[in-house]
Amino acid sequence: MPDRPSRQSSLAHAQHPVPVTARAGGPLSGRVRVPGDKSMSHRALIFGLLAIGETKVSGLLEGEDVMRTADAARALGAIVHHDGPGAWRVRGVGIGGLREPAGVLDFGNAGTGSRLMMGVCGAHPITTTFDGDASLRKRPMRRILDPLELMGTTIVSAQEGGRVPLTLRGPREPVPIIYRTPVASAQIKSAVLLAGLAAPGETTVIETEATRDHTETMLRHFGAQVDVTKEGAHGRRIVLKGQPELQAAPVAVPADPSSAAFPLVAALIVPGSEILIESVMTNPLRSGFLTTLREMGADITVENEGNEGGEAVATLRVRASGLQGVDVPPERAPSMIDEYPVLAVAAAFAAGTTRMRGLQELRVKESDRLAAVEAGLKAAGVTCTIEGDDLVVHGTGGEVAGGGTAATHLDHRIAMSFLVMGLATRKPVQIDDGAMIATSFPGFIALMNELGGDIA
Ligand SMILES: O=C(O)C1=C[C@@H](OP(=O)(O)O)[C@@H](O)[C@H](O)C1
Ligand SMILES: C=C(OP(=O)(O)O)C(=O)O
Repeated sequence: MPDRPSRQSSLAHAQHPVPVTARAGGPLSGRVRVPGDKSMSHRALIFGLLAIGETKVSGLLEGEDVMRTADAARALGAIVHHDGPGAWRVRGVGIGGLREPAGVLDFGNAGTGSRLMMGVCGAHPITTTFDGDASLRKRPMRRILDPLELMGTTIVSAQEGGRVPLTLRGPREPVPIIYRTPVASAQIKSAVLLAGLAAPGETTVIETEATRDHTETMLRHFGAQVDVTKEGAHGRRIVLKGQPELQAAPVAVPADPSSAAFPLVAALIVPGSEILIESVMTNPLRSGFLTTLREMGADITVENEGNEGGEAVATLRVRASGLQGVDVPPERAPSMIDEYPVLAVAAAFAAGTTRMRGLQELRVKESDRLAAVEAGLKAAGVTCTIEGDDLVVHGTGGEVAGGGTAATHLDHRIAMSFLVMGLATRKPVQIDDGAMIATSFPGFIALMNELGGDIA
């Protein structure tokens, strides 16, 4: 078995964009399982690196982003084996045992992998250089460098605004801090907690809006002590006891709810569809999308509730539904942050207006997702406006013209959202480049076509 699945370089797409077209056909039907959760997959490899012993991972997402984290874990001294589909083993080095990498850590398109690893490396007395593709080079990293500097990390060099390529040098022993995250971001929270592993005493993160808690769950699973209490109306205070000895522990990664969102919306908007999406993670900090769709009148039923890898999972039965526009409150954003582009597609087919509030963070994802969604919807004949930090979609309540080409700006979620849209529009919808889909959802096109879609 090869050590890793084959993949293209992160620059390949820039030279060879792959246009893809989606066309409407008959109803969608069938039963599918989407790949493993991206957030948990990155973390499983990172905790495997930091633990003593061999961590066995099943259900790992073998997308480009996660493969970059696997490469980085190897460069930092872990032995990473690929045993078969989704099955990986990581022999870790333990906290404090990181090796200085021989070369640059290239994270490709991955915000999560790069930011979490900055937390890990920035707390160790090694010098590490981080880089990525044209999209990652535009994303803000000051939000990670600021708390790391408080903990004693030296920013040896960085691009304007603290962007990659950047080089960090960690202190001999980081200083534990109490840090209030300036924006609701699980990546900032996680970077600080991962750095706090190497610090003596307690590292505290306070967030005013609760964000996904996979780092906290995995810290406990690998043997660290973490106390979580409520903070204000929607927030949390997370206290980590530093310098634990992390012990290898098995991780079973459940199916990614952010990937499930694509077949889910497709089934809602293609008339006559009925599909089952198996064993999707239903962690409440990831379920804002289901809440919103139900408010819109989506027919989604939950079957076979269970548990995978310590997370609640359920099979979702989705039937085509007449949707209504809704107002999505800003405090819901962290629990569905990556699902807004495809929610905007659902909203285009809904009757009335959908206003999605408080989406400033979407401007700094793989692309400016507010601008990309607005442009793609307009190209397909849908009225959409950006009002301050709100995205407003005027749904047709029926037919959507389609016919345009959506510019994807190296953004996998923009690519998949507009392909989903094209399965239900009068004219086909084209995207300019499907290459980035492999960052989070390899096999997306095949899976959609297995359900009866026409994407090529
Ligand atoms: O921690 C994580 O795994 C993630 C956190 C979110 O980013 P922010 O922390 O920037 O909101 C999300 O958009 C990303 O896809 C995954
Ligand atoms: C924002 C995303 O990922 P990342 O920040 O890891 O690049 C995403 O997957 O939608």
